[in-house]
Amino acid sequence: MSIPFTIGKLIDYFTSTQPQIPLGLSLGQASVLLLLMFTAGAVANAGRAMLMRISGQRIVAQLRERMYGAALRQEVEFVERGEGDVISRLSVDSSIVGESVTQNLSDGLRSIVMASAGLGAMFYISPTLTLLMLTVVPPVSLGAVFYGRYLKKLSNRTQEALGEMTKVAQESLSALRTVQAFDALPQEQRKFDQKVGKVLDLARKEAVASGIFFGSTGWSGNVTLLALLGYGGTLVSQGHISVGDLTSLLLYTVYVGSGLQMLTSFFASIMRGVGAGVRIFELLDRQPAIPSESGAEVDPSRRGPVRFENVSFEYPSRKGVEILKNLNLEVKVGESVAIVGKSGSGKSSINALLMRYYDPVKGKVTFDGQDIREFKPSSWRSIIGVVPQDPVLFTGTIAENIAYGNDNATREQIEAAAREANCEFVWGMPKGFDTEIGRLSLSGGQRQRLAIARALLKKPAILALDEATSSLDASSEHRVNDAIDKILRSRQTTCLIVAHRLSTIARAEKIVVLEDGHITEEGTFRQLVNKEGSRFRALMAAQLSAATPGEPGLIDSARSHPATPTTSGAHASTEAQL
Ligand SMILES: Nc1ncnc2c1ncn2[C@@H]1O[C@H](COP(=O)(O)OP(=O)(O)OP(=O)(O)O)[C@@H](O)[C@H]1O
Repeated sequence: MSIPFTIGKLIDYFTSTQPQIPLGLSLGQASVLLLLMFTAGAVANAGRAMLMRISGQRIVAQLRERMYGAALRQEVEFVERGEGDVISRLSVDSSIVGESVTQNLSDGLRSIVMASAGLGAMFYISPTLTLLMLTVVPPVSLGAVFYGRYLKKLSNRTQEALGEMTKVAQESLSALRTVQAFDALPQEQRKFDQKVGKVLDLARKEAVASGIFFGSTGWSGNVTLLALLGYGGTLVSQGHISVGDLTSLLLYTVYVGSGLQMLTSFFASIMRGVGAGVRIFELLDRQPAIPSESGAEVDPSRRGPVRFENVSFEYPSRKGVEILKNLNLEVKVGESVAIVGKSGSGKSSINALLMRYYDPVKGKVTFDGQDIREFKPSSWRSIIGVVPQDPVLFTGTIAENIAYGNDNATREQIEAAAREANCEFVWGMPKGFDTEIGRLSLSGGQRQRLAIARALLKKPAILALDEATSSLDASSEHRVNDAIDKILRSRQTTCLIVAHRLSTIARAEKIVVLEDGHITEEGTFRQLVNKEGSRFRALMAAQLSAATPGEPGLIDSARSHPATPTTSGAHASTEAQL
């Protein structure tokens, strides 16, 4: 801020007949003082830029970490359906907030100082000229307010559009095999282009608004400068102010003008930051529908029956469509229950309720007589071993994948679980358990067995198995069935199995038939198969007729693998009767 003042004084010094320097300094001393001041200014400026940038990045890092934590705590529906737009909040919104609270904030503060100190200096030099210059401020400020608000609105819409664009890209890139198999590249490209087009449209609107705003403010700035020069020149010629003072004043006007312009950008960027901040805090403050932190811990050694008591359920995204209606089901300690039913009858939804990904709309699920909503979800899930329909592997070694979520597992425990789950293929790999795998680098059967090993390593009180509908080749299926068989026989584990294969169904101690949201039949395999006109028989017959003649269908695979001693008799009768 000393530069305009100094330049004015220098001009007066060199044009005056009696040159004088304030504070009685010599020209040399004044030059050294100025040089020192500039150096101090430069150091402060460098420090400001550096500190602001670093703190900005730290704020972004912290926001991202906290947001990621908040996203992981949300109920699966919110994140999986992309409602939360988590990726775009994590990447774009956090950057915007980081920038506006640091770099822009520092520029903003700097411009406030620049504009107010400049105005002070101007008043000191000539109040009349300063008041003249100030006539431009009210209309420009009003314009800035409207501009800032408009930008905030646009920024919100841009973030949403970016989120949609990311979602489209994520969905098709993660299913690239399907996209390529169906030659759907042009279709996917079109979908993405549409979303990009939306982002571009919004950016265009922003460009037009900022063009108009900055064009008009620049114009009014220049007109003011011209007016100042005209009126100021008259004052100089009348001897009211010196040439140096007019020069200082004009320079301060430029400072104040650019300060105000920076303030406008600052205001706009703060508005953009507020928009992004709202999205961030929405996620940070969001209370998950299934509260993740509250509830009682479950003793891992606790055993007890699992009961579904008058459970009615509908998905939050499809309200009004009851998937389960007044369902009652009991799985005793150590018992294995197979749930069978047509595709879409709600079998997997039962497992989802057991895992507490959702809560029932009516009724309750209990464990050992206690409503599972009373337990802390993470603690409750820790006693359940889950084998999903399509097991997910993560990038890492096989050992890391088996020990997923179980950091303390020793190599011996991992190997024992793998052995129990028939993962003998691991020993055949060049690096064994240290082989690096990705999401899709194992066959379907191998993935399922790894998932079984992962579930077994937890030594769960309850095993929730969602059998894959996709058929495996005979030997792979045999290995998977054998692994399941071992679990059913050897443990005091309560098993809830969504079963598709006759071989698995035949091994379960109890079978329940799910139809139209409730259980229509239950009993042992033998009871259901022998019951004339049973729904179970109709269901199995439909499955059998769906198996292609000549290929190892359900009955063949059930026949070719010995069942448990309790069910082998039942097998013979199934074959005879079906
Ligand atoms: N996240 C979801 N949001 C809304 N509806 C869903 C969701 N998941 C499943 N559904 C619907 O709920 C019903 C039951 O689905 P569920 O997956 O439980 O059936 P399933 O019996 O396990 O089927 P399958 O044997 O084919 O795996 C289906 O009509 C399905 O469309």
